[in-house]
Amino acid sequence: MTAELIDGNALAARTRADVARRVQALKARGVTPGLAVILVGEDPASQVYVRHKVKDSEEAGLNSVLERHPATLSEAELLARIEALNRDPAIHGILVQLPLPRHIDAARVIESISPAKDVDGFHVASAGALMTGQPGFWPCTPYGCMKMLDSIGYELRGKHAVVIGRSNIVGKPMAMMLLARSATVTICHSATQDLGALTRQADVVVAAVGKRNVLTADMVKPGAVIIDVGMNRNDEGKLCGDVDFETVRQVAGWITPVPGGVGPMTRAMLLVNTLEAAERS
Ligand SMILES: Nc1nc2c(c(=O)[nH]1)N[C@@H](CN(C=O)c1ccc(C(=O)N[C@@H](CCC(=O)O)C(=O)O)cc1)CN2
Repeated sequence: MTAELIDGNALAARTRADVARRVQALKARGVTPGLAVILVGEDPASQVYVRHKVKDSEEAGLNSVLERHPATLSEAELLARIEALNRDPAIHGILVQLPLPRHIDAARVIESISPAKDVDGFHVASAGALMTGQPGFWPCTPYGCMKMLDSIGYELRGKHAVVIGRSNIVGKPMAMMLLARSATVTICHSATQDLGALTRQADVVVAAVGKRNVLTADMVKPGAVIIDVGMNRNDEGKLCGDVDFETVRQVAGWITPVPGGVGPMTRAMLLVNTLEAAERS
C-alpha cells in the first residue's frame, strides 16, 4: 500500500479563497478585518513566517499591520503595545510571533491579549473555551490538522487517535479537538514507555514533537492516517517532519507531507480566525 497524500498547499489555497469571499461580504457591510502581527527580535525563521502572514492576509483582503521591535524591547513596552492594540477598533486580531526573547515572559504576554482578539488561540480563555466546547479561537496548527482530516471525509467517532507531543499550542489542543469529535485519544510524550506499542493501535497519529524520525514504518498500523506537524532539518539541511515519510507512506492510508502539509494550513487558519474575530465584532 502507498498512502494518499493530504495536500496542505491545495487545501490552504481553497481555504484562503473562501476567506477572501467572506472578507468581501464583510467589507460590503463596512468592516475590514484587521490583523496586527508583532515580531520582537531578528530570529530568521520568525521573520519569514511573519512576512508570509502579512502577505497571506493582504492577498485575502484583510488589513495587516506588521510591528517589528528590536530584541531589546522590554516586556513592559511590549505589554503597552498590546494594550493599545486591544483598544484599537480597527484591529480584530493580535498575534505575537513566538519564540520571544528570553527576557520576556511569553505566558504573561499571551494573557495580555484580549481573548476577543486572540486569533492564535493561545490565551488561557481560548484554551478553556476549547476544553469546554464554548465558542472561542482554536490554535491554528491543530485547527488546520482537523481541517485536513475533514478534507478526506474521515469519521473520527470511535477511532483511536494518538497524539505525540503535549505542548500547549499543538499537542494538548489537538487532543481536545479529537476528543470533541468522539475519538479515543492517547497523548504520548517524552516519558511514554513503548511509544510504538501505542501508535500501532492508532487509526490516526499526530506527530508534534519537533524531532526527526519519531514515527517509523514499524510503528504504524496499516491504513492509518498520519498527520506530521514537525518541522526539522535533515543532515542535508532539507526541511522534514517528525515522521520517516518514505517508509511510513508504504504502510499508512493517508499522510501529510513536510513541506506542503500542516504548515500552509497553519497560515490559512490564522486568516479564518481573524475573519471570524471581525465577524463577531
Ligand atoms: N504566534 C505564533 N508563533 C508561532 C506559531 C504560531 O502558530 N503562532 N507557529 C510556529 C511557526 N509558524 C507560524 O508562526 C509557521 C511555521 C511554518 C509554516 C509553513 O508554512 N511551513 C512550510 C515550510 C516553510 C519553509 O520552507 O521554511 C511548510 O510546512 O510547507 C507555517 C507557520 C512557531 N511560532
